[in-house]
Amino acid sequence: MKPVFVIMGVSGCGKTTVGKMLAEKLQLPFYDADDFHPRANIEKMSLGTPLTDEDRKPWLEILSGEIGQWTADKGAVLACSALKESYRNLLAANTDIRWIVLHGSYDIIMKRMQKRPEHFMGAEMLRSQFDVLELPSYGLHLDIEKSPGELVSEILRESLVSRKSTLGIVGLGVMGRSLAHNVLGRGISVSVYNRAEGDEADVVTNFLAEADTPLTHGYTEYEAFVKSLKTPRKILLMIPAGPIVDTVLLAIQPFLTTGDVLIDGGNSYFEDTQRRFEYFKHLGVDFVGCGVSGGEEGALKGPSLMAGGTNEAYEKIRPVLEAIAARDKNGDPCVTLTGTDGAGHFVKTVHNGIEYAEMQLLAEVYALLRPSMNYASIANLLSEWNQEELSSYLLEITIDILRYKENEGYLLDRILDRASNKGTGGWSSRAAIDLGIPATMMTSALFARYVSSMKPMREKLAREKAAHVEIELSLLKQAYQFARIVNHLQGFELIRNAAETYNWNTDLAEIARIWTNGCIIKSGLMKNFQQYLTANVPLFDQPEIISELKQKEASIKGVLSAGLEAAIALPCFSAALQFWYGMTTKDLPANLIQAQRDYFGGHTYMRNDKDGSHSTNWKTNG
Ligand SMILES: NC(=O)C1=CN([C@@H]2O[C@H](COP(=O)(O)OP(=O)(O)OC[C@H]3O[C@@H](n4cnc5c(N)ncnc54)[C@H](OP(=O)(O)O)[C@@H]3O)[C@@H](O)[C@H]2O)C=CC1
Ligand SMILES: O=C(CO)[C@H](O)[C@H](O)COP(=O)(O)O
Repeated sequence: MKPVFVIMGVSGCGKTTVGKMLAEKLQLPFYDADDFHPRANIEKMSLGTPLTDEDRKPWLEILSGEIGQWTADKGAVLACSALKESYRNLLAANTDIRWIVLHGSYDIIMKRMQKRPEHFMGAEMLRSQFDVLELPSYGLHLDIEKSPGELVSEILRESLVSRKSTLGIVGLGVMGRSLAHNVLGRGISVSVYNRAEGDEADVVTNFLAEADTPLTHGYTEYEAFVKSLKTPRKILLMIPAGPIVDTVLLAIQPFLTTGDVLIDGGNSYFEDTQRRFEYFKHLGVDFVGCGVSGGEEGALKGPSLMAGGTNEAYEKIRPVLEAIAARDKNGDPCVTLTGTDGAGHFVKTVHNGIEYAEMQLLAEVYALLRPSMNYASIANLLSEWNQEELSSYLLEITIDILRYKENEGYLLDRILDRASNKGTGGWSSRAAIDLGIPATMMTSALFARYVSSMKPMREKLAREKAAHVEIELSLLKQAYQFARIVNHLQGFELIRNAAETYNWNTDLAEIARIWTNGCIIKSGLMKNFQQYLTANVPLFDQPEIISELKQKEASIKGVLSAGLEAAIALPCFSAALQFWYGMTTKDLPANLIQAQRDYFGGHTYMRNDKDGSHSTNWKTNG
C-alpha cells in the first residue's frame, strides 16, 4: 500500500500550491479533487448553485475509489477541502489517508485572496466555509503563516518520523526479524518490539540500523509500541509457543482497542489458539492464529501463511499477508484463511507432521546408501531425483548438506545423531490419535527422533555396522515416491477430519496450493496433490494415487527387505508399506482383538452375520 496525502482546508489556504510542491518532492502524481465532480455537480456549480451534502456524496465516493487505486499503485497527493468529518469518512472508506490540515485565520486568508484577484472569493463565501469547517483531531496540522517550502519540508519530516505503522511485530528472533525485513521490502511500515534485557539490550537498535529505513520504528516498551500503530492495529507475535505467548498477550492487552487484530505467527498448539480466540472475542479484539512456514529464508523472501480466524479479521490483515507471501505458479499469494479459531495452527501443525516424515524418509534413504556410497555420490544421485514430482525443498537442502565440507571432512559426520523437536511433531501425532486418524508416518518419524535421543543406550546395545546394503537404486527411488504419497495422503486426511470435527470449512485444495511454494514441504508432489484435491474426490478413490501405489508396492517391499537384512532401522518406510497393506486387506485380524476385548472386559463386538452388539461368555465352550 502506497501513501495518499490529502491536503485539506478552506479555499485559499494554499492546498494546490503545497500539494503540487509536495507531489514533486515525492515524485507522486498530483490531483485536484474538483476535477472529479460528476457532470450533474459541474452543471449545478456553473449555474452558481451551492452543492448540498447529498450532491457531494457521489463525488466523494468517486474520489474514495480513486484513492484506493492510487494506494494500490504508486500513491498520490490530493488537494481537497474535506471540510466535514463525514466527507473525510467517505474519502477514507477504502484506505488509510495521511491528512495534512492547512489552517489560518479568516483575516489572513481573506487578505491573501484579495491579493490574488483570479481567486477572489466573496467575504460571505469564505465565512461560510469557516462555519462548515470541522477541524479533525488527527493528521498533521500546519499553520499557513509559513511559506509553502517550509510547509512541505515539515510534511516530509513529519511523514517520515511520526507516521504510524501499518503492522507491529513482537519478537525480533530468526523469524520476526526476517518477516519485518520482508514487510519493509514491500514498502509497508512496521513498528518492531523486542525486550531489552541482558544480552537482548541492543536487539531493537541493531535491527533499526540494519533496516536503515524511515519506514520502521523500534520499541522496547509495549505501550509506546502499540500506540505507534495505525488503527485497527495489527500486531504479529513471532515468539516461542506456550506460556510466553500468554504473558506477552496480557502485557499488550491493556493498550488495545475494539477491532484491533492480534496475530500469533508462532507454532502454537491449536487448542491454545482456540482458547485465546475465545478470550479476545469477548474483549472485541480479533485473534488470528497464523501458521508461518519457510524458515528464515521463506520469512524473508516469501513464506506460506496459514491463517485461522474470522473472515472480518482476515480481511483486515489480508493486504499485508498477501504482500509478503510467496507466490504460486499463477502468481497468486500462498496465503489463505483455513477456517476459524485454531484452524491455521492446526494446519501448520500437520504441515510440520508431514515435514517430520519427509525428513525422516530422506534420513532413511541416506541410511540405506551410506554403507555403499560416499557423500558426493549420494548427493549426485539425489540431484538426479530432484525433478518434477520428486523435486522438493527438503531434497534440495539435503543435497547441499551432503556436500558441505569443514576442514576437508564432511560436516554431517561431525553432527551428533540426536534429533530434537520443538513440539509440533508431537502435536500433530496427538491430533491424529485424538481424531482417530492413522497418520502413521508422522508418528513413526516422531518416535524415530525419540529413539535417536537415546544415544547412551544405543551405544551400549550397538551392533556391527552394515558394510553394504544390496539395493537397486531405481527401486529405492520408487519406494521413496511410494512413501511420500502415503505421507501426504495421511496428512490431508488428518486435516479433512479435523475440519469436519471443528466445522472449519477448510478447502484442502487451497491448503495444497499454498504449500506449493514458500514452505518447507513445497514439492512437485504437492502440485499433484493440489490437482487431486481440486477434483474433490476422496484421496483413496483417486485412480492415479491408487494405481501409483499398486505399481510401486513391489519396490518398497524390496527396499525394506534389503534394509531389514542389513538391520537398518526404517520406521517411516515400514510405516508406509504397513499402512498400505492394512488399507488393502479386506479381512484384518481385528476380529480377534474384538474377541479378546470382549473376553476380558465384556466390551461387546459386532457380528458380520447379525445386526446389533453382542457379548459372549467366552469360558463356556460355544
Ligand atoms: N525458526 C523457524 O524455522 C520457524 C519458527 N517458527 C515459530 O516462530 C516463532 C519464533 O521462532 P524463531 O524466530 O525461530 O525463534 P527465536 O528464538 O529466534 O526468537 C524468539 C523471539 O521471541 C522473543 N522472546 C522469547 N521469550 C520471550 C519473552 N518471555 N517475552 C518476550 N519475548 C520473548 C525473543 O526475544 P529475545 O531476543 O529477547 O530472546 C525473540 O525475539 C516460534 O513459535 C517458532 O516455533 C515458525 C516457523 C519456522
Ligand atoms: O515450523 C518450522 C518449520 O516448518 C520450524 O522450523 C520448527 O521449529 C520445526 O520443528 P522442529 O523444531 O520440531 O523440528
